[in-house]
Amino acid sequence: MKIFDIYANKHYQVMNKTVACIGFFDGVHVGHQHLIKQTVELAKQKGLTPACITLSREPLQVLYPERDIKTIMDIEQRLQAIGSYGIQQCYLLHFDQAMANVSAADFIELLKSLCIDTIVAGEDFRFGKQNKGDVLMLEKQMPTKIIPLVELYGQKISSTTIIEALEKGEVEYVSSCMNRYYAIDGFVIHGNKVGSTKLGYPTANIEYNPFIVLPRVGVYIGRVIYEGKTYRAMINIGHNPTINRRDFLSLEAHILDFDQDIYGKRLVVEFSKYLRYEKKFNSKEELIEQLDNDVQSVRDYTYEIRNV
Ligand SMILES: Cc1cc2nc3c(=O)[nH]c(=O)nc-3n(C[C@H](O)[C@H](O)[C@H](O)COP(=O)(O)O)c2cc1C
Ligand SMILES: Nc1ncnc2c1ncn2[C@@H]1O[C@H](COP(=O)(O)OP(=O)(O)OP(=O)(O)O)[C@@H](O)[C@H]1O
Repeated sequence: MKIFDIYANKHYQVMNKTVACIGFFDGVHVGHQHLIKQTVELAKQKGLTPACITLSREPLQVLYPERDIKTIMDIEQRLQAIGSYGIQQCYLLHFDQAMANVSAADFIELLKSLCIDTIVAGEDFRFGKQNKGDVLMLEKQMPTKIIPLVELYGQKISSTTIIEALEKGEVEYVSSCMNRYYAIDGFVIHGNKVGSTKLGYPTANIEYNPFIVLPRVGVYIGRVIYEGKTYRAMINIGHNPTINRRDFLSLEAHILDFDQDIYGKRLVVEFSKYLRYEKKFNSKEELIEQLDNDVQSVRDYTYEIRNV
């Protein structure tokens, strides 16, 4: 996917005509996927390039830096996912104070300068300073295809509901919303070596991006993807209260049937099912007994999403 950086108050003259969907697309959930498919389809019918217009940063992170606003994906994951559904060109609007101050009317002028044949937007899409613009305003000024919202269990699928579900540990609901397992990637860092030396369960400690949503503290059934291969895993997010309690939240995975040195390597951790809360055990032996049960739960689990 080709990426064009766009800044507020600059003039652009784009020649390549596109059909472009618009929005932030955090999580690239099933609603976004539907919108993207409609965009790709319409572009194909018209013989034009399928494109997307999105923001470089979550507006609330820029406008309220003191608030701890997290996202489902970082920008690389978001753009990679958008591209994977067939979008070939991306207008990446650099979101800063200047962009936040662009009025809805001026935002439409900016869109017009990008040589867009048709804009594709969900019916609740809003834009411009203080979110004052909506799709009714947009369609008066530009050809706009408005897409009805995709729902799950009678509720609109949205990035906000996905973040709330992750914070409650409802990773199965999140998988249904995304048609993928929720995934975090990061590099493997050194832990305290307790897992391998005292428990018989070595764990890969993952250094995660602090701006990404961590699911609720607890133990999960999941998978690890390493060098293109997928492995079953049991994952813990927590403070390790039984041995060497940590003040920060660690993310660690015991990968089943795996025996390689992966310090410093990058891997992806996927969350399939919340298993239990993290508990302070009275002894190392009790923790080991619990881990024996957890590993059995992973072996008994049927993964429903096959493709990564
Ligand atoms: C699947 C899994 C479940 C865990 N559950 C608990 C738990 O309930 N309570 C706890 O104190 N530690 C729990 N741990 C954390 C272990 O105590 C931790 O892996 C150990 O301290 C090793 O840390 P290290 O990698 O820094 O050596 C769990 C770890 C994993 C991988
Ligand atoms: N469930 C959905 N079905 C169809 N289109 C959607 C759905 N959710 C969002 N869209 C559309 O996809 C584009 C990108 O959505 P955007 O990321 O801005 O919103 P969102 O997923 O609803 O997130 P938030 O919860 O932060 O509002 C917008 O045009 C939006 O209207």
